Amino acid sequence: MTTDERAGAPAARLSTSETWRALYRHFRPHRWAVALGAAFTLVGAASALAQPLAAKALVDRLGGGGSITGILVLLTALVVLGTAVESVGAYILARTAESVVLTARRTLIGRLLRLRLPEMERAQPGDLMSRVTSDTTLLRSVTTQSVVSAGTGGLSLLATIALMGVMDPVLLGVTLGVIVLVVGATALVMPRIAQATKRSQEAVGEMSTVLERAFGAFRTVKASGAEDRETAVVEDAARRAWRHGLRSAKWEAVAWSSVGLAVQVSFLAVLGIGGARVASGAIPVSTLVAFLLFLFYLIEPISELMEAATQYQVGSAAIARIQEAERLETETLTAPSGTGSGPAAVVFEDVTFHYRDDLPPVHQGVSFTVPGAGTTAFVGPSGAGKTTVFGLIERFYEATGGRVLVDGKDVRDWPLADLRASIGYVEQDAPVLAGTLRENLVFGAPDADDEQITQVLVRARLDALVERLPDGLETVVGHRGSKLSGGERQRVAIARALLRRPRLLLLDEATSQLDAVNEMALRDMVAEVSREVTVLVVAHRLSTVTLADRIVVMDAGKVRAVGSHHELMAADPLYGELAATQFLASAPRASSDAP
Ligand SMILES: Nc1ncnc2c1ncn2[C@@H]1O[C@H](COP(=O)(O)OP(=O)(O)OP(=O)(O)O)[C@@H](O)[C@H]1O
Repeated sequence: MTTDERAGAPAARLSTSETWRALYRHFRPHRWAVALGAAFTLVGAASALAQPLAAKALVDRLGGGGSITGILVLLTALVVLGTAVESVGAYILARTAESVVLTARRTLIGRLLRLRLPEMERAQPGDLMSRVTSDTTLLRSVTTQSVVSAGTGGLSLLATIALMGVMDPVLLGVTLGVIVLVVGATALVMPRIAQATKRSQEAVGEMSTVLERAFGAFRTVKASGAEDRETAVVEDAARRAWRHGLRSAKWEAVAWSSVGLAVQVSFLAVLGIGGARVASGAIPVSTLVAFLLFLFYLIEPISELMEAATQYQVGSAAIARIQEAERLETETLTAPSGTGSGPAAVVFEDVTFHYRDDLPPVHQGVSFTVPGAGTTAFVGPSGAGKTTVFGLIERFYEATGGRVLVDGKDVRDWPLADLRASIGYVEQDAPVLAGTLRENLVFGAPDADDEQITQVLVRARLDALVERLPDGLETVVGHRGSKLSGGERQRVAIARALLRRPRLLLLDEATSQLDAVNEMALRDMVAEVSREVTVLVVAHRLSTVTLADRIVVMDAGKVRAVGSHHELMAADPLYGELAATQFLASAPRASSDAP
């Protein structure tokens, strides 16, 4: 798969056979319900077809002077029964259509949250969201109504044509001639509907992408005075969706008006030629009446076929986009089966790694050993590859060469769920999710009880904050935890990681400054935790580094040196330089971040 085919890039068009296969996959689980709905619809259509025959009998009976009561009752019964059966069929089909949408959404949602990280990074989250919400909606009619309409419309059309042929082959010839001509010409516009719909859906995806970007950095948008510019970008995508929507509507209108045109021209032709045939005595007047009624009934199957064709065009665009999202690579996650016990050891053996084939290597033969327990700090200039170490341990990415071992076992041999259940991970920007404080804490450990939560709160120095808040643990923290300070967010993220009772804690220290109280609290907490848990910390503060049992100095994807603070101060000039500048620059100072 090329980059262009990824979600977020313009959708590749599926071939007709691929579209049909994908359509069948969505349709298959519901085939019996669709068959039942189709059967009801067919019975309804058959009763409608019988009506002109009853009408012909009625006219003949009137001409012959007989009683028409029985035929009238039959005609009424046919109309009522036909309508009732048809509406039950319509309900079954509508219900099935909703189920098709639900199944497609569940499949997509199940896959999207399990996407491999590199796939997620290539895709646009907003566009992926629109595939789950908007494109699946378009699937609604194509998988059921369209399939059924094609079937029932086709059968009714054949039956109507057969009956018309029995009545008068000459008039049938006239009718078919006109219809084939007009409807055939409109078939040419069908691909344009699909194309316009695809463009419109792509524009909807772009709208979601830009909105997602703006909402995700709302303060930055405001602080940068970018409201108007971002609004203009979303509006531009909205206008494109509108323009392509209009284009699709235009071609659909052309297609539909041609159905009306075909029937009306046929009606006039049949009236003229049929009238002449009645006058010449070739057919009785009742045949002409019945034929004209059949012509009237012909509108429905032709409309159904047209509806099936237009919906197929609209749906095929959506199917292509859904199919693309379904093809993105996912991780295989099984239920955790056991994580081992005690602090975990970590070894990197000559690890090489690059994020993408076209990007330069980020790790070039990284080797280090971290025994169980204690704190290991990773330091080095920005971009040295420190955070990447954590991504490889969590197996968010796979090493291109060498081995990453946790407890002596290659991470590729660990069941993924067990590996991640052993690890507590605190990202650099310490994400806090919308919801309550409690929801955030138990996010990684849904079964944690109140006692465990209290212990973790004390350990993460959050107990005073929770006591101060009027709603305590039930306090709503806002989108991305916007109602908490930076230091509080970091401690919530640490508490969340600790509540998982990890054997290995990966702490990507925030680059932002913490005040003296917070900094010391963090340092004490790490020291405390590292007695029972192996702690790996990407360190940006001297206070964290000096406390570490060992320090790994990284530079440009390589390990330069490993040792204690004092050893490295004496032996490694880069470390000395970093300690003198970067770390010392973040020495304790007062700020408003204190709890
Ligand atoms: N997901 C990604 N896709 C592509 N390149 C990436 C990705 N993440 C990081 N990089 C690149 O890999 C290199 C190493 O990144 P990494 O985050 O490991 O550095 P770091 O040492 O942790 O830096 P910092 O101290 O600034 O956080 C950087 O050049 C970065 O631009």
